[in-house]
Amino acid sequence: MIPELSNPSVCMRDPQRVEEILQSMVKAGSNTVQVIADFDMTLTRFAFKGKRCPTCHNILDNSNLISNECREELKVLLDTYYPIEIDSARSIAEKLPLMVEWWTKAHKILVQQKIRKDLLATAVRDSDAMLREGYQLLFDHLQEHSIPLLIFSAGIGDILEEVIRQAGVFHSNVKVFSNYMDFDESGLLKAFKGELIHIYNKREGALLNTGHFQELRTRPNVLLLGDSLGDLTMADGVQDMENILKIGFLNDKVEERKKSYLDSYDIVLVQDETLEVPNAIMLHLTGNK
Ligand SMILES: Nc1ccn([C@@H]2O[C@H](COP(=O)(O)O)[C@@H](O)[C@H]2O)c(=O)n1
Repeated sequence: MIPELSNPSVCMRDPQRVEEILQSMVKAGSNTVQVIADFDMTLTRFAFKGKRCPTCHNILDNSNLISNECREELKVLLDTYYPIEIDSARSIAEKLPLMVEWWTKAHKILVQQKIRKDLLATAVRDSDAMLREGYQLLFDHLQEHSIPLLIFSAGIGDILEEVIRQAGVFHSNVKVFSNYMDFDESGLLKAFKGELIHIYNKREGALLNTGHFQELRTRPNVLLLGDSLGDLTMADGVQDMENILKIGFLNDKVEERKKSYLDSYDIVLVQDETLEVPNAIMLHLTGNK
C-alpha cells in the first residue's frame, strides 16, 4: 500500500497488522493523528559518512564551552554507560539505575562548568548535529496539516530547540518535553530544571503532562518514532488511544537487538539515516500520495 515499506531497511514482524493500523488511521482522518517522537538518533542522524553524529549532550561534550578536563570526564562516562544502554543482554530493571547514574553525573559535571546561555547557539552551529534526511518535509507537512509533533527527549531541551530552530523547523505545532537548563541572572548554568528525564522514565514524563495530553484527547491515533525500547512508553499518557503505529530506528548493535525491536516496534528501520518511511506514512495519512 505504501511502496517505501518495501525499502531494504524496512523490517516488520506482522505487515498485515501494519496495514490494518494504517487503514484504520486513514479512515479516522489526519485530524485525529498526533506524532510523538524521540529526538537523539531518531529525528537526528546516528552517523554521517561513517562518523557518529552527536547527541544533545555530545554537542556540549565536544564544544569549547567546557574545559578539557571536563571533556575527558564526560568521555569516560560515555564510554562506560553507552555500552550498557545498548546492551541487549541486560534487562531494563538492571539498566535503569545505571542510566540515572550516568545522567546525574554528567549533569553535575556540566553545572560545574557554568556554561553560558548566550553561547549555546554557537555550540550547536559549530557541531556535527544533523537532522535526518527528509526532516524538512516531516516538520513542514505536519505544520501545514496542523498535526501536533510532541518530542520527548532525555537529551537537553535548550540544545534540542536550538537544533530545530537553526534548521528552520521549530514550528508552532512542535512541543518539547526534555531536560531544561536553569541559568542564573548573569546567564550561567546553575542547575537542570525539574525531574530528570532519562531514557526509561518517559512514561512518567508523559503522564505528568496530563494537561497537555488532555488537549490531545481528540487525537487518539498516534505515530510513535523512537530508537530505544524505553521510547515505547512515550505515548502512555495519551487517553482513549485508538491506534498506535510504532516505528523504531535500529541504529547500532543490529544483530543482537533486531529480535527485541521486531517484537516491540511495528516497523523497524535498520541503519536507515532517512525519514523516507515516516514521511511516506505521513503523506499517506494526509492523503497526499
Ligand atoms: N551524558 C549523556 C547522557 C545521555 N546521552 C545520550 O542521549 C540520548 C538521550 O536522548 P533521547 O533524545 O534519545 O531521549 C541517549 O540515547 C544517550 O545515549 C549522552 O549522549 N550523554
